[in-house]
Amino acid sequence: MVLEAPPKPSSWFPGQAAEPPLPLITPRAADLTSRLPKTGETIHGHKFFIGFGGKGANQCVQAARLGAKTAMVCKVGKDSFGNDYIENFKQNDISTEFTYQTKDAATGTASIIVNKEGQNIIVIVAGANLLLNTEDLREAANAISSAKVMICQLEVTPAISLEALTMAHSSGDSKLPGTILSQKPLGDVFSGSQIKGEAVASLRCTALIDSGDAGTACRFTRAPLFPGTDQSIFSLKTLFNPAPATADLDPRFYTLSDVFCCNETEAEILTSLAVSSPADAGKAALVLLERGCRVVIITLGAAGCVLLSQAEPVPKYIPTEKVKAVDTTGAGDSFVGALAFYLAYYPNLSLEEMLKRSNFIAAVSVQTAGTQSSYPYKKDLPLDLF
Ligand SMILES: Nc1ncnc2c1ncn2[C@@H]1O[C@H](COP(=O)(O)OP(=O)(O)OP(=O)(O)O)[C@@H](O)[C@H]1O
Repeated sequence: MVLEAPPKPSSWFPGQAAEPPLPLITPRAADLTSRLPKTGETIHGHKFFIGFGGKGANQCVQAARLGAKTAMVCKVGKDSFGNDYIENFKQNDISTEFTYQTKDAATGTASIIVNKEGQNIIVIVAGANLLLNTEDLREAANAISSAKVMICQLEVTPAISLEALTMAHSSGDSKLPGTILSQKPLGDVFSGSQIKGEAVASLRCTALIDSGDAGTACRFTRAPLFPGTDQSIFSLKTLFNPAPATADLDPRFYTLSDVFCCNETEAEILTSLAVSSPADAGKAALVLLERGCRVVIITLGAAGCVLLSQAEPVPKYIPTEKVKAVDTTGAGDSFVGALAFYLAYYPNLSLEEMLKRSNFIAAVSVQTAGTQSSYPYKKDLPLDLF
């Protein structure tokens, strides 16, 4: 049984999980029963919901609704929830080629009972999520290495997330230096708009290669994504959302994250610093950056977010619109999905501009009830976001 997700308890603190690890089907805040049952007791409730969720799925749905070509690598059970879950991806134009089904576990669920005070009891069964394995990733390897951006979270076995990040990261690096087809002379510098389908800030042609019928190929050098670094936009692949967070996160997650994006609670758990203002977030972001990420973003709910990058290691606060929030559940996933969309499709935008737009899209999502049901489509958003 899956009900709508409860509001976050206010008492989460460093060392504790930021929130229950969200499995594949996530419910949303709701008054479902007047009180919670005692042990052995059966009571009547007055509402029942089933909703799709899971951070990865939510993020994927948001990116897809903005127009991104997406695929979801995950595992669900060979059961009715799993079938519905796959159907939901299809409805959102998400490729399910790597959405595996297994008979060995049930689709991940969270059964949540919420009383009228918003208190809840929750039973999470991660189920099939934990069966996503190395072989599954290998099957998806081509899709991962040809993707512009891969998002990972911690709702599957952390070792599998690490493996996927390693895969994406190394496939990005293996393109450096790379070869592109072009008629450009040696030494010429390309700009992004000149190179179809590639996310290029600027590239210098360093060697010409005869590629037969395909034309002349140009070998290029790394193009710095951010001034002062050797970070190439070609290796900008991994967007890691460390949720649900644990204090003892494997240090490789930091070095494999091109963009590390977490919320305040997650930042607190990871750094043991209190985060309740943009200034606090800047300090926590610095700690995370020093662990090896290239870019750190900490989201701050209605206050927007803070950005810090190795290229510009001074925290930048990016506020958001003041809106009337109806239901903020899943706002973080809307934000991450939107950010992935901009990284993949608008790589020449500044990160600050990408974050302003992601803030805007997440702010739209909080003005409607529900999680995925509140995520806006491109057609419903202002044209200047695209
Ligand atoms: N009340 C709000 N008004 C406007 N924008 C909001 C509001 N709440 C969240 N947002 C937007 O959503 C982004 C993510 O919110 P938040 O930091 O609460 O993430 P989160 O805690 O991971 O969310 P959730 O767990 O509910 O999915 C914010 O950076 C902001 O852009």
